[in-house]
Order: sequence, then structure tokens, then C-alpha cells
Amino acid sequence: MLSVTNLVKTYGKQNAVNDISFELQGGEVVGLLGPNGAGKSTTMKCIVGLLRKTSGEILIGGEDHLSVEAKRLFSYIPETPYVYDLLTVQEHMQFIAQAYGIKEWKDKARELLENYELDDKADKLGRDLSKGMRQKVSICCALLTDPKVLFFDEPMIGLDPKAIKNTKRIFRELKEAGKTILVSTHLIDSVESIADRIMILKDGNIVGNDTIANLKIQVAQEEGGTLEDLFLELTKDE
Ligand SMILES: Nc1ncnc2c1ncn2[C@@H]1O[C@H](COP(=O)(O)OP(=O)(O)OP(=O)(O)O)[C@@H](O)[C@H]1O
Repeated sequence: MLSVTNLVKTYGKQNAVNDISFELQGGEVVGLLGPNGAGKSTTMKCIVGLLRKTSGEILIGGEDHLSVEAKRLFSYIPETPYVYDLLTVQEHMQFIAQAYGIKEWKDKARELLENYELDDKADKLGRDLSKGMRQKVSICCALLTDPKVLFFDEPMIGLDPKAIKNTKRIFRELKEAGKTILVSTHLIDSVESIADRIMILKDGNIVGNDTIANLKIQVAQEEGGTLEDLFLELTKDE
């Protein structure tokens, strides 16, 4: 469903993403982990077309990632949520529904806003929302279109505990519904229960890419080892 081949992204002379290749099969949920500056956001932004890649090929559903066909397939939830200052929460939902040509959207929008405790904020303007509320609006907008593929960049940052719990539940529901999900995070435990596979980035390179089950076998060989220990081992500086 997603195929990234020899992706390179440079900022000036710096290689932020250093010739990486990976695939996500349909229905797969993959956690993209890595320390600060590893290249997670850059990778995501290249995939969704917000940053121009330096080189490489990215296909979504077999189509070039910049094509309209590919764009119909996915939603992206950015690390820093962007909302429109002069649209209310409800108008955000309406805007997305109209942009994607979704006719029956009101019930789904109501359900999403209730899930994220935004139903009483439906008439609040974007500019008057807190950071966490903006993040919630961003997630609701992304889910309204019922995409096949979802890219979440640090979705838990800025959310309160209840919203984190809701988001984890929604991840499980999306997984059960067969969605393909790439989620970048620092928080291993936020994806441990749902990810089929973990990819670890360091300095723009993939230093680990395996199923949770295999990683756990690796971890079990080290006394008292946890996934977090393995992550720290793989990403430690030489
Ligand atoms: N606009 C930019 N201009 C120059 N360098 C950048 C830019 N954005 C990111 N970088 C650099 O690219 C590298 C990868 O950054 P990126 O934001 O992708 O990392 P990340 O893994 O998402 O980090 P974090 O976990 O801190 O969000 C870092 O060294 C960063 O300093």
C-alpha cells in the first residue's frame, strides 16, 4: 500500500533522510520510532508531499504519492496541528466533507467530535482553540474522510490522558477496519499494543525494522530487557 524506495532528503548539505527504503502492506500498522532529529517528520512530510524529496520513489496504492489518485487514499495528521483561524470546529468538518465530496458526514462528524469532547466546542473558532483542541480537530478532520492509509506524526503530543486513551482505542478500531497506518512517535508504549512492526530511524537511516514479536524475542534474550532498552541500544551514539 506504501512503497518508499531510496528516499533521500537533504537540507542544504545535511542528509536528513539518507537513502531509506521500506514498504507497508495493506492493513499493516507500523510505528516509526527514533530520537529527536532522526528524520521521522521529514520522512512523513516527504511521503505526504509537504516537502519535496531530493530523490527516490514513493508510491501510495501503486500511484505516485503526488498524484490525485494517491491523495484520495490517505490522511495526514501533522505534528503541529494546523486549523483555520476563522472556521469553527463544525465548519472544519463541513469544509473537509465538501472538499472530499462526502455527502453523509454529519453523523460521523458528531460521533468524532463527541469522542474527542469537542461537541460543546463545535461553534468555537479555530483561532480560539487550545493546542490540544487543535490536535483533536486535526484528528477528527483526518478520520472524517475514512482514508485507507493514515499518517500520524506524533499524534499523542499535546493530548490529555483521556484523548490519548481515545486515540489508542481509535487506532485499534482503525486496525480492525483494515487501515494501513504509519505512526511516528517517541512513545514506544503508545504503539506497542497495536503496531505489527516497528521501524527505528537514527540519523536518517533505518537501524531497526522488525515485528514486535521478533523484537520481543530479541529483548527476551537480554535479562530484564524491554523494548525501550532495545530502542536505546539501537539508537545510542557510537
Ligand atoms: N527545515 C529544515 N531545515 C534544515 N534542517 C532541518 C529542517 N527540518 C529538519 N531539519 C533537520 O533534519 C533532521 C531531521 O529532522 P526531523 O524533524 O525530520 O526529525 P524528527 O525525527 O522528526 O525529530 P523530532 O522527534 O525531534 O520531531 C534534523 O537534523 C533537523 O535538524
